[in-house]
Amino acid sequence: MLALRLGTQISRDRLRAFKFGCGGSRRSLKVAVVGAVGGIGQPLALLLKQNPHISRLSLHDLRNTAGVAADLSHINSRATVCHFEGKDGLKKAMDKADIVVVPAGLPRKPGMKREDLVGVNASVACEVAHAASAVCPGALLALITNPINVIVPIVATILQAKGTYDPNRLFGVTSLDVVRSKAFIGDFLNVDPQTVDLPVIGGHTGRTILPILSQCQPTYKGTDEERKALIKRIQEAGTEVVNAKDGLGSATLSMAYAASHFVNSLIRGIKGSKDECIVECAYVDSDVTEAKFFATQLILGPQGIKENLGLPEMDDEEKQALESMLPLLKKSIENGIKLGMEMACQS
Ligand SMILES: NC(=O)c1ccc[n+]([C@@H]2O[C@H](COP(=O)([O-])OP(=O)(O)OC[C@H]3O[C@@H](n4cnc5c(N)ncnc54)[C@H](O)[C@@H]3O)[C@@H](O)[C@H]2O)c1
Ligand SMILES: O=C(O)C[C@H](O)C(=O)O
Repeated sequence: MLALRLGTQISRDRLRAFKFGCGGSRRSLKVAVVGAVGGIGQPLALLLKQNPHISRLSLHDLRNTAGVAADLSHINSRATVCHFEGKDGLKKAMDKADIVVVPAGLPRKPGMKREDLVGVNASVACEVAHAASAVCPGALLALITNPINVIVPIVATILQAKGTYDPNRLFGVTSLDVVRSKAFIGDFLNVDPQTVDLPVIGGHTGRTILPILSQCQPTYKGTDEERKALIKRIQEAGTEVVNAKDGLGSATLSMAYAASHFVNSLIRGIKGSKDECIVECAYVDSDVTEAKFFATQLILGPQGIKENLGLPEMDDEEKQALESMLPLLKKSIENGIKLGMEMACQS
């Protein structure tokens, strides 16, 4: 009987170790999702609800968060789910969050460019920046809202004006460009896409998305024509989805996957395991080119960016592509900074 009891005790301990991760930190983490009822928000919240490191999942949207929260709360995973609505609810949703991920705002319709969304989505960025300054200045902010190239400088400028800007904690999520590159290259090389790795640098629209195929592992082997077609497909993949959805929005499921992966990397960084080096590409405050914001590979740590790995090695064509897209990116950034300065005074 005693042996049986001891045996039961041991397996319970083992079970607990399995649940919380052997030797890992049990620090409880709060993640807020702003735009949680949307096309990206709902599948993203579903994926985050399954993340064993999240203890509190806070959902915010303009309306209808109660139903999504009730639905998710019936899943028997660790995170407790809370929900808030409207402008007043934003600060409550983000209060003391460790990570705020923002898939809020208008998506494109066929015929639109991402930059066409600035007028509407800048206000979302503004609200998030003001709320972050007030209630979670130490949070890692992961912005999905388009146009990323402009939205990130807007938020950075507002946070700077509020005196709460930490460049290591602000990210424009460009993971979908990496996810797509891996998927398309995996198909082309006929290998498991999970084994493909490459940096995708620059920004998040058209020519500013620069996949560095020369650094791809396994080696990318294609003719010049195939290589050009692949780069074009990666750069226009968002439009491919917008056109296929035919007026019903843009990428949501692949974006939720990419964002969940990115948030998990931020969490692994916060938890600060000494044995692993967490590398992700994201669009961040940068001095690696003339553009003040630029996506490169980053090493993540407890305070966000631990190290910016800078520009990867590039072949001549990639160097040329970088030179030719920089003016475009710089123009978007200037626009973002200007809008951010105008919006910084709003409350
Ligand atoms: N970074 C990327 O790679 C990437 C990929 C796909 C989509 N996006 C962008 O993500 C955004 C959302 O796309 P979607 O398909 O989920 O759109 P959607 O319309 O389905 O959902 C957006 C949600 O945001 C909410 N919202 C709007 N204003 C808000 C505010 N002020 N506060 C809180 N919530 C607000 C809406 O109510 C809605 O539920 C778009 O701007 C889209 O272009 C970015
Ligand atoms: O293309 C869009 O408008 C959405 C997103 O930026 C994407 O790359 O899918």
